[in-house]
Amino acid sequence: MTTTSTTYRDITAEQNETNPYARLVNGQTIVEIPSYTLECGETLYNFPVAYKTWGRLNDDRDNVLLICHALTGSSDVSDWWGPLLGTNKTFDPSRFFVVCINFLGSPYGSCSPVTIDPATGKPYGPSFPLVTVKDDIGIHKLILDSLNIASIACVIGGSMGGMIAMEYSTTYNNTNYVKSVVALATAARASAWCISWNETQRQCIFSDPFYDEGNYYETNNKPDSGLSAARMAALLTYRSRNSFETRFGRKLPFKTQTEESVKEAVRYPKTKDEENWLMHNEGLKNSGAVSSNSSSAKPQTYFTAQSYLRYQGNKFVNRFDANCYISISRKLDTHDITRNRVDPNKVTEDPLPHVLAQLSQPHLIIGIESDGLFTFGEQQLLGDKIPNSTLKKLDSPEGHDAFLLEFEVIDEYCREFLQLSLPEYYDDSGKVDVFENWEEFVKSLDNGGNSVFGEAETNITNW
Ligand SMILES: CC(=O)SCCNC(=O)CCNC(=O)[C@H](O)C(C)(C)COP(=O)(O)OP(=O)(O)OC[C@H]1O[C@@H](n2cnc3c(N)ncnc32)[C@H](O)[C@@H]1OP(=O)(O)O
Ligand SMILES: N[C@@H](CCO)C(=O)O
Repeated sequence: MTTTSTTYRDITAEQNETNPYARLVNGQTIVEIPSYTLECGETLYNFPVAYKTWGRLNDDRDNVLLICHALTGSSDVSDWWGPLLGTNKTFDPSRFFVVCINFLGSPYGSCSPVTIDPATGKPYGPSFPLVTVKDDIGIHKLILDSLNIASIACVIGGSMGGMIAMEYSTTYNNTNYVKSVVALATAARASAWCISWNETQRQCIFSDPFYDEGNYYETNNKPDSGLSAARMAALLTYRSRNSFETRFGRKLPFKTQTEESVKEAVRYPKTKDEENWLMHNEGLKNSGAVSSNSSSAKPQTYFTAQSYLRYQGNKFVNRFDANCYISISRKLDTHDITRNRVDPNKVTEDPLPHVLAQLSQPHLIIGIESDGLFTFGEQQLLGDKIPNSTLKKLDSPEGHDAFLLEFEVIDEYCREFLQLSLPEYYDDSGKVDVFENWEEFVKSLDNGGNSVFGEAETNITNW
């Protein structure tokens, strides 16, 4: 095996020290990249990139499955696509070297608004430059080269991860670097609908007085209300009207749960006006106007659907940063695989079908019938125009997030595709030296057996 790859300084410990969100991710490696010039023209210096790997590289250094995470995901595939990871699953570490790299703008370890800018000693915050999916592709290459990877067997991603996968198809079209692509519930370019939802979510954050133009790191307040409202709006685009109807209907939240958890904050009305005020402002953060779920004769105005959204909003602010959310949503808006790829003098009509029709690799496109964000029609366009592609429909009622929920069907579709398009990784040709005792080996590791990374990885590649 050739071992001439660049190695980057491991800065996991120091980044975990300064970035509390990076600490949330189990067992990833964070390295320092000396410099990279972004699509916007700015250069990042001495910045972190986080990634996680499972399995080992084969002698040809090409048994790589590159997994691309979605908007609020991290490098830890086991955390959000866990059931697809394991022996005889799609992401089979006994056969493949599985890699997931945290993208720029995410708080979970790679360079983002929460990263300390070496030039100022403070987090980049709102001065973090615009990053794009094309930048992620460039950064990925540095990491993949440092891992001594010669080429990628398959790039797989859903939603924003699918956008990265589609950018891979285009960047490495007609090369041997990317052999196949799986894109789920995604788009070759951000639609007006997606951009508009992102705008709505950014405006939620902007309207929080604690946002303070993004300069909130040195205060004791974060724009939690705004970020929470943004997540609630986003969640509605990730699920479907019918899934909410089935799950919540007009059900009421548990009386005791509501009253006990907010007992301290509840204001009990003394006058009719105050009672009306309380009902009007119910749910307004920091006002004491919370649902008392009283036995009043007035009609109920607080439902389980609301408590679900509020719960999700609160949960989200504990694991995400508002400036990162803005940065990532702007990156999503810029996504367009046709950008700088079509000569407007030659292609005067919509360039997208033209670019898709040029793609050479086998593609599996998985669309979700009930997805209102990345519609099934958008997936059909990919399936129709990409010459060597298979389109599969996921009949889930869950909406867009079905790509994170319907593990069994996704696993089945992906495995079938990989076995058909990459048979040499499954037959006896010797391409892959199957790591028979993978599960046993992982269990024997000190880290609890979830994954293999850092020092343990050295053991595996030398196995
Ligand atoms: C460190 C990291 O990397 S974190 C990143 C991990 N996540 C990702 O990467 C992908 C993003 N994840 C997601 O988008 C989502 O988590 C999904 C789609 C995978 C699953 O969504 P979930 O929120 O887990 O599922 P679901 O919608 O069923 O909500 C369940 C939660 O809502 C709560 N809940 C359900 N109904 C109600 C209600 N009526 N009122 C209040 N709470 C409710 C449940 O108690 C449960 O709480 P819990 O999460 O504390 O266990
Ligand atoms: N639930 C997903 C949706 C975006 O694709 C996430 O939060 O990343």
